Formats: sequence, C-alpha cells, structure tokens
Amino acid sequence: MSVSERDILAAMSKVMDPELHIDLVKAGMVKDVRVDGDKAKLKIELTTPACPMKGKIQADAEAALKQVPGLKTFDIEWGAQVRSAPNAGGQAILPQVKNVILVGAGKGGVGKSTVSVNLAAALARDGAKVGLLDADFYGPSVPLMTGITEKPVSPDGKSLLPLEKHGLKVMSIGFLVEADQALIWRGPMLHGALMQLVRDVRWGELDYLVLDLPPGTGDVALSLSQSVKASGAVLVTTPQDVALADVVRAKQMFDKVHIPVLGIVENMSQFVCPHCSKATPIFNRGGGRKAAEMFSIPFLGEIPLELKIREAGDAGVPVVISHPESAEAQAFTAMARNIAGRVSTENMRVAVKLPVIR
Ligand SMILES: Nc1ncnc2c1ncn2[C@@H]1O[C@H](COP(=O)(O)OP(=O)(O)OP(=O)(O)O)[C@@H](O)[C@H]1O
Repeated sequence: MSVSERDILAAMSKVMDPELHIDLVKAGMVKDVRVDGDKAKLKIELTTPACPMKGKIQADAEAALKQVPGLKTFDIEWGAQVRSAPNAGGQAILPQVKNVILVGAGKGGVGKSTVSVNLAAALARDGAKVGLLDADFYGPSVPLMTGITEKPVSPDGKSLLPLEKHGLKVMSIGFLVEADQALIWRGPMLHGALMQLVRDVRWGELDYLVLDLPPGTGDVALSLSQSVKASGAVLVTTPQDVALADVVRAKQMFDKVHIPVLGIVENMSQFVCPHCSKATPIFNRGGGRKAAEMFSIPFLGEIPLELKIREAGDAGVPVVISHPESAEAQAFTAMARNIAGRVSTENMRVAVKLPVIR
C-alpha cells in the first residue's frame, strides 16, 4: 500500500494542540511533508521553543503516524516559529519585536524583577531570542541581577546598543540615570525617559521582550503599558491577602487598557528547610491560585522562597542559569513555558478567532 502526503496530513489533523485547542494542520504547524515509498519526513513547527506541551504533542504525533497504513518509518524535525502579537506589526515603536511581555505587580518588593530576569533567562535557554527591559525607576535591580556593570554605548549619538549577557539583550533605566535622579522626576518627564528607553534601543529581532514595569498602578506604568502594545501582562504577587489586594488593582489597570492578563505568578510561596525538608508557608500559601480562580485567569506557577534565588540575584547570575537543575530553576522554567504558551494562545486566538478557553 503506498502512502501519500495527504495521508500524513490527515494523520496530523487528528493531533490537537492541547493549548490552542485546534489541530496541528489547522494551526499551520505541519511543514515540508515528504513521502518516499513507506517512509515519511515532516517538520512540526511549534509556536514557541519554550512550548510547555511539546512532550504531549510529540507523543500524540508519533502515535498518529504509527496508525497510517503502509507507513514503516517516519522522521519528524522539530522547530519553532514564534508568532507576532496581532497588533505588533503595526507598532512603529518596536517593529522587530514579536511580543512584549509586561511583568507587573500591585506593589514593590514581591519579586517582580526576580521573576522578570528568570523569565527572560529561561525563555532564552529554551532557544528564543529575548530582550529584557528594566523600566522600574523606583529601584532598577536588573543591572545587579544580571551582573552588568558596563554602560550602554551609542554608536550614532541617537540610539543605544543593549548590553548582552546570559544570552539576553538587556537595557535598564539604571544604566542611564542615578537612582535618586529618576525618583524626583514626575509623570510626563518619566514617561518621556522610559519611552526613549523603549524606542531608542537597537533591540534587533526579538521573539520576546520582557518588560519589568515600575511597581504599582500609577500613570507611568499605565501609559508605558499602553504605548508598547504588549502581548499581555504577567502579575506577580506573594500569597498574602495584602499583596493580593494590590493584584486586584493591577488586574483592573490592565483591563482598563485592554491588555490581556496572561496569568498570575505566586512568588515566595513557601520555604523548604534545607536541613529537615519541612515546608513552611512564611507568607501563607495558595493565595495566587485563589486570585487566579477569582478572575478566571491562568495560574502560571509558584516560586518558592529560597536562599539560592536571592543569592543568585545578588551574584548577577539568574538561578535558571547558575543552578539549572535545582527545584527553584525548574519552577521558573515551568512558569516561563506556561507564559510562552499563553502568549502563543493569545496570538493564535486573535489570528484564527479561537474561542476563549481558560
Ligand atoms: N523567591 C524568592 N526567594 C528568595 N528571595 C527572593 C525571591 N524573590 C525575590 N527575592 C529577593 O527579594 C528581594 C526583592 O526582589 P525583587 O527586587 O525581585 O522585587 P521587586 O518586586 O522587583 O521589588 P521592587 O519593586 O522594589 O523593584 C531581592 O533581594 C530578591 O533577591
């Protein structure tokens, strides 16, 4: 029995992307199908190299191909092509950036910068082209957390080259102004400075630009979020009720400007004693998940309160790079893949008018 390309496509159209809820053929993920007698070759192009569902898609695709009558062997080449946010193409401000991911928090100190840095590093480790922009003028921690001490240079007196470290392109308001100087600026001046930081940096082509927002729900965070036409926002909280009240406000802020909230990350979830392995919920636990349920938005993961995370931050090497096998690095990696998956779903939902499935 001879096998045709159509048989291969028919098999692939039975495999669903578990996040997009459409089949691989409809999602445009099956490419370069070639059949030679009883052998087939094809390429499956995921919507992100940080796909959280790759294992399942791979198992389902292989199972479907094994069912094709007459097919003896097959070879799947795996690739990834990050798609742009539907509104990204029109934005003159960041034309080569496919997706801007905002990282926000209702208040300071909940670990927004730690999450931003590890999110960016985890996406880059998975193979994506990633930039990290620290717009937190209250306390720009990205220079410390990435270990960058150099200042950015301007080859033409107009634009700035981002600094490169840990596989990331990095820019921070902290590279350009002294902390006390930015603090005395008021709304329009601050907004102008931050927009310059977004606009005048030569990011080049990026799959994701992770933008560490100033904490809170003030005008600066709001207008910056609007100007960059983000794919979505990640909200960081600690599990306590007091932090969650701030998350409610942050969610309302993003709703007001029609930026999809990709989900909630709960940081400092619990502390596991390295000596006796007893877990202690220092800031309580489970509040982030509860808030996600309350808003019907995804819960993107919980990050433990862990000495290694703080030490890695202070040492300028994100924990996903310094200790990639550790439980805390894996928590960040799972979170990053969930976020990348949500960005793909949002992009695809608008592109092919998928129903909203949470
Ligand atoms: N999960 C964690 N485990 C241990 N330490 C953490 C964790 N998350 C953050 N920290 C530490 O807490 C401090 C504050 O974190 P971070 O600067 O990321 O917070 P932030 O919300 O960005 O604060 P700000 O709004 O002031 O910039 C840092 O020293 C960081 O290393």
